[in-house]
Amino acid sequence: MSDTTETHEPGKPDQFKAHTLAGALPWLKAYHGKIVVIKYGGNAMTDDTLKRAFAEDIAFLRFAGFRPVVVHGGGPQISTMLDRLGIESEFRGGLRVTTPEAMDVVRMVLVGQVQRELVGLINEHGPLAVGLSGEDAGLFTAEQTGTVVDGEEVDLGLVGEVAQVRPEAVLDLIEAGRIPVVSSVAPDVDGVVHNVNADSAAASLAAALGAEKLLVLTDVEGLYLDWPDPEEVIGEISPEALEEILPSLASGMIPKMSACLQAVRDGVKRATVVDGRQAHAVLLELFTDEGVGTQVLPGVTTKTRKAREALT
Ligand SMILES: Nc1ncnc2c1ncn2[C@@H]1O[C@H](COP(=O)(O)OP(=O)(O)O)[C@@H](O)[C@H]1O
Ligand SMILES: CC(=O)N[C@@H](CCC(=O)OP(=O)(O)O)C(=O)O
Repeated sequence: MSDTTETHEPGKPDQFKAHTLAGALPWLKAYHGKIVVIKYGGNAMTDDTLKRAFAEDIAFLRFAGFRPVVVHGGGPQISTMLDRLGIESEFRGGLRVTTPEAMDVVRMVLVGQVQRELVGLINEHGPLAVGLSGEDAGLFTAEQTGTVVDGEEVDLGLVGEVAQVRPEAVLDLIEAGRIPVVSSVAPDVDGVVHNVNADSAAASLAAALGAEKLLVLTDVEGLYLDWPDPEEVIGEISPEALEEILPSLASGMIPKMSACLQAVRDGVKRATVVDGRQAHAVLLELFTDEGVGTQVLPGVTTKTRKAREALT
């Protein structure tokens, strides 16, 4: 790993390292052979060190016996390219209003730029990653969707939700020991390509694959109880409690938490939102029981992170 900061006495065995490795055993057992869908948000791809640490984590999971599947975003990267091309874009309810002109850019940036970069970084660790989008082998079929903002229906243009998943292509890759890296663009039944929010695509794919977990990397510590007040982050929440607070959420958290809710409702055991600005966030989340971020889990009562830490 790229950033080991702990020191130990020279000439002596590194007990800290041994302890950390041994502590991973329960998680290695629990996740062995299990599919974990990791959604990597564009806001957590800010610098090269973070992206490299992410790629290391994904390769690590694969060599540790997990079956990782990556779904990536790229919202900020799309916005930068639209700006450069002088094409206006606005977000409504956390979703980009997408004209046909903007759709070309969305597809170019997600599939041609962000996906390619992630595939390349993961493949520095072996011939593992294969990129695909919702257009490949019928993976996703989209259905056009709008949204409701302040009680009003909003037309989002070429924005879709995943109406159908044909997971065979992804399963074939997993079976072959590869790591699928999926971009969230998808054709509708007439072949018209739509822009799908990456959180939502990740949730649909996780459910169709019967994933053990959906892990969502973003640029905040988790779901804040009272955004934008950074004081309290929710540590655990049930699907029922989440559904109740969904209407009060703002911007990008709306599709993100809706996606977590959908995933758990559709059979994914748990969905967790973590701070992807922290290097090796994936390993920290999957191999420790410190409980980073916000976890959506059936049967729990809502606890803030502070309350959860006080209990452990
Ligand atoms: N209750 C909340 N808790 C945390 N973040 C929130 C909340 N409400 C709105 N947000 C905003 O949602 C953003 C995350 O969504 P988004 O920008 O779409 O991220 P990503 O690119 O990772 O998908 C946060 O950076 C924050 O600005
Ligand atoms: C419909 C819609 O909003 N699509 C997103 C797709 C990319 C995405 O979801 O990226 P993040 O995960 O980085 O936010 C967009 O155009 O920005």
